Amino acid sequence: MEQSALRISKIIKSFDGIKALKGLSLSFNKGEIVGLVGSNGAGKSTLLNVIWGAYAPDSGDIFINGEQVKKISPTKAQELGISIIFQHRRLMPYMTVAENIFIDNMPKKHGIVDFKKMSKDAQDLLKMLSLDIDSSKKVEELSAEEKQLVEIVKACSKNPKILLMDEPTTALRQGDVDRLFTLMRTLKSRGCSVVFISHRLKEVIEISDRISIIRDGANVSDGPSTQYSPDRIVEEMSGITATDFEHQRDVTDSSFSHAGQEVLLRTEGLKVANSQSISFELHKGEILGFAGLGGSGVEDIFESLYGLKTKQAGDIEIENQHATIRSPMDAIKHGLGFVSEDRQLNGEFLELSVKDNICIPSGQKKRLFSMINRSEETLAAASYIEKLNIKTESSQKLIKNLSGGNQQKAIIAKWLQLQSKIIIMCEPTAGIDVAAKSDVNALIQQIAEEGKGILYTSSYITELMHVSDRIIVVYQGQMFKEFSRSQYDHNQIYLAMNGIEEQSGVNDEH
Ligand SMILES: Nc1ncnc2c1ncn2[C@@H]1O[C@H](COP(=O)(O)OP(=O)(O)OP(=O)(O)O)[C@@H](O)[C@H]1O
Repeated sequence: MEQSALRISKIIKSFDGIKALKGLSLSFNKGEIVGLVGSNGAGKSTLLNVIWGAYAPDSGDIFINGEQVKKISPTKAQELGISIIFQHRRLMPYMTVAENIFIDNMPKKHGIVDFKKMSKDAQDLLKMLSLDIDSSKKVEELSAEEKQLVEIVKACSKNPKILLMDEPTTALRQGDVDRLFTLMRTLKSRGCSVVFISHRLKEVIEISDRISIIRDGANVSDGPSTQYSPDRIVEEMSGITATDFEHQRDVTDSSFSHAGQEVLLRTEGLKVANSQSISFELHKGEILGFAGLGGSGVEDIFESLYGLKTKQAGDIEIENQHATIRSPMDAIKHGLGFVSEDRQLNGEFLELSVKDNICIPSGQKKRLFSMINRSEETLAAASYIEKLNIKTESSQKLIKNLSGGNQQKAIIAKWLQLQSKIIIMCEPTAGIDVAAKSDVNALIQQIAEEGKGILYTSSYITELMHVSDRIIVVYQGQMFKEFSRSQYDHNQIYLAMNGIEEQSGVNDEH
């Protein structure tokens, strides 16, 4: 029997008592590409972090080439030939491409860095991988795609025996994905094993020799990729069958619609970054959900509506009036608010109190007309703290000392205080615990019921279905499909996010 290049057995890993990995096992052979798939939060990144030595498992065993590795650390992993490409880029923006590629092992001559050799080696490597990137350019000057490719080149420069790739294609266009796949096949032919994580099902099936599916930190199935279709993968990932959905439809209120309500926001042929022809209406009291994989364009659409990204074409109407939005200030003037997982984009002032975070922007607005009444602000803040159930001992407490969920509620309070009519929610519950998530989502539903229009996106399809009244799926920058509440079906939404239309009889296959 062929010896596994890497075998992990019964790995358990908990965070604050919550088990992210529940006895997970995985093994792969030399020169094998394994596609690791699972829904958001299934434990894929945690598993890679254990293999790479960044997280110590609570229990379980790791074997490399048949030998048990007792304690693995990032340094040890590197010595053993394990390289990782992160989901979030970790390049140094002010350093050159060459310096970034060789940051861990810069070539030296007489004890000092040999910049000439480093630059040549980097250029040779880029050429070998058919990448037209100047190695002397600073990373900050590169496009998002080029940065991702440099990250990949950096991992390859170490001649890895095992390459771990966590969603490497998210920022890549099709041509770059093809180049990445060529590179992966070259590495494979040299005996390198690759673990490839992606939510893009067609890609996983195309590039992997074997597919391993995990759900809730446990193994579900594993086998040659030829045995898997996107439908089978989605069903096994979610653990939900078509029959479950038939049952769910019976209990869903299919008559729920905002179609007759006043239109708060209308976009016509919006084009921003790689997204185009984005036309939709958001009604009063409606939560309009947007679904899309990373890089699909949902974020671009949301950020352009809030003036964070420039739209290249199309029209935006707010309450039937044309609106020019070139900056967040324009958006705020038109009655838009923005809540994201990113505190900076949220306009959150970490060193200020909860009260100031809720009231400062409206204070600025008022300042134009009158003196700010500080006691009025204190009263307003107190009333929002009570209404939104923000857990803080006092409105004077610094917002940074609140839990993530309560910080998000304070940001929502800011937009309510500003009397925003439309609030754009971009992953508003990312990174907060389960109880806080449901609290924030209940609040979002409450403010919609009070007449706000909400644009909402979450990577978690179940959460998106729970919160939204309607879901538009965006695939490769285009509006691909719309689901009304009565049509909600977790697996069909995930397939649509992959550009796959509903297929009849898919569930009869297995
Ligand atoms: N550093 C951490 N601290 C606390 N909890 C964590 C940490 N890292 C991961 N988790 C939790 O562990 C679980 C698994 O997360 P993980 O990031 O591994 O999932 P994933 O399958 O990679 O998801 P995604 O596809 O969204 O990247 C989740 O519930 C997550 O919230």
